[in-house]
Amino acid sequence: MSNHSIHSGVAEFTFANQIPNACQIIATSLIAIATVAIIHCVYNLYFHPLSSYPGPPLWCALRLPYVIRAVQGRLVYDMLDLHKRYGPVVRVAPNELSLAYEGVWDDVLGGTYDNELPRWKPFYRVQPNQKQMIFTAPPDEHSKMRRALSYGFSDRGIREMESRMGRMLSKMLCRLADVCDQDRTKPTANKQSEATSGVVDLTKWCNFMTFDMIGELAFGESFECLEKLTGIIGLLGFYPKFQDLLLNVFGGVICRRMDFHQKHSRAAIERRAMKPDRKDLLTEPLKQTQMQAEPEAWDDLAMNAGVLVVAGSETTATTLTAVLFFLLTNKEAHERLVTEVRNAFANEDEISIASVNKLEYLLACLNETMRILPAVPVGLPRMVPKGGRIMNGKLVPEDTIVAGWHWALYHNDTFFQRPFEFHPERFLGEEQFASDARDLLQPFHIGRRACIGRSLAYAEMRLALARMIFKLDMEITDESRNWIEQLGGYNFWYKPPLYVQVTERCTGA
Ligand code: HEM
Repeated sequence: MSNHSIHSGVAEFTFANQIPNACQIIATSLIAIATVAIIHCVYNLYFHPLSSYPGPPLWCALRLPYVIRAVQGRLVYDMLDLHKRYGPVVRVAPNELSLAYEGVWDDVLGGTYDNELPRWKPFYRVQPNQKQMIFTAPPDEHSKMRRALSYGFSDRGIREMESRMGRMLSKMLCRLADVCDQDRTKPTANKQSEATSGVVDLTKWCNFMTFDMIGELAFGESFECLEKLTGIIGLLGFYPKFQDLLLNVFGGVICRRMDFHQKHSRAAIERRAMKPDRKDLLTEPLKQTQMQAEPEAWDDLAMNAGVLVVAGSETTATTLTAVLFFLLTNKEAHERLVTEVRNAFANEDEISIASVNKLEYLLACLNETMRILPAVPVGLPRMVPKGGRIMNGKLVPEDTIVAGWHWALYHNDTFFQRPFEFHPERFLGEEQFASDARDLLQPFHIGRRACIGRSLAYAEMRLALARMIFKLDMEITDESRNWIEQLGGYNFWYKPPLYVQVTERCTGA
């Protein structure tokens, strides 16, 4: 070996020693990440402005446990356990508090536009560069949007849509009857001989019905299974950079669907504009849009029509499916409702928005259902503005996310007696439920941004339930008796099929 090669060999050897190999780079990076993570956790636990609030240490240190449980559909249930363990105000993530005390809704949802706690926008976002919609609109635009929509949702507006709602219900009940007809071979044990019976999935039927109904009243297009997916995207708002990345890189499918939805809504709205005499939820907003010259106003209208379709179909479908489940698994309540409805009407045509108002027990069943299974089970997040806000007697620092979690509040035995049981009587003044904190039950929220569809939802659900109870005999199948245990608590519920044997009654009408 020459001198030169020995020399260069030594030089190479020394140089190779100086360059860290891949393992060293990875190890150093991991140590750096771990160090930053530990510092971050120590900060969150001991120095963060929320460090004096109680909560499970891992959740206070990192957002991850919260996200994992939310993706699993279990966070809704965890909130109850956390409040039982840690009290009325719990730190459930480094920058988030869950609130559970009487007066929570005034603290979170009360106030005027000037001092409201704004909605925490990343939660409501499903598209990058999403257009303005009612849920995320700033105060001035929000009040304009509500004013435009308010006539359609008023008592008078709803009455003007009643015949159309009635037709949709008739269509659904006829289709259900058709299914029964196709299944004549399965007679039930205790029904009249002329009656026909069939097993149907009421989860699906209630979704069809409410979707068709709102499509008729506001015409949008289906988001189908997107509720679950968009819920997860909303959660990623806790990791804004990652949410952007995901929405931009992988959000194509969602965006294509949303664009498709938007284009069809837009086309449907233009068709709708050709019928100026039609009375529905869009009558007033259309008039206002036509007065504006900007073409974007039509896109905004299409966007909000789409919002109505999602907000107005999934919620009522959940409540209707759930009330049927609770009734069919509570014999006494079912019999009491059947008696009330069938004694009140001689034939189906008598069932109207005005006449269902007399059915007290039916209303109590719906309210009790919205307590046990609020259509929106999660806590809808608000952001504490500059200067902080006093909540439950203590100043909550600015930039904290706060929320009251519906399911957890309504299952807390501090507020409701026998909270896991279905007792419509609690809404009819029964003594044993006198101590219930009834004001806490706000499934539609309160305040300026509360649900605009509340009266419409009640009208639709009361009509649908009364007509189903009047026209159909129903019996739950054994495989669906544990339906409630299979639910997943996302922003809306993931609902498994509810198989029910349905028999059309022979009313002679
Ligand atoms: C059982 C039925 C329903 C329940 C439990 C329900 C619940 C809610 C809740 C909790 C909010 C507030 C959301 C938030 O603050 O982030 C809301 C808002 C809203 N809901 Fe409903 N909803 C129901 C039915 C409907 C129906 C039938 C429609 C329309 C057809 C509708 C349209 C809306 C709209 C447009 C908003 C936004 C209001 C605003 O920002 O001013 N909802 N709903």
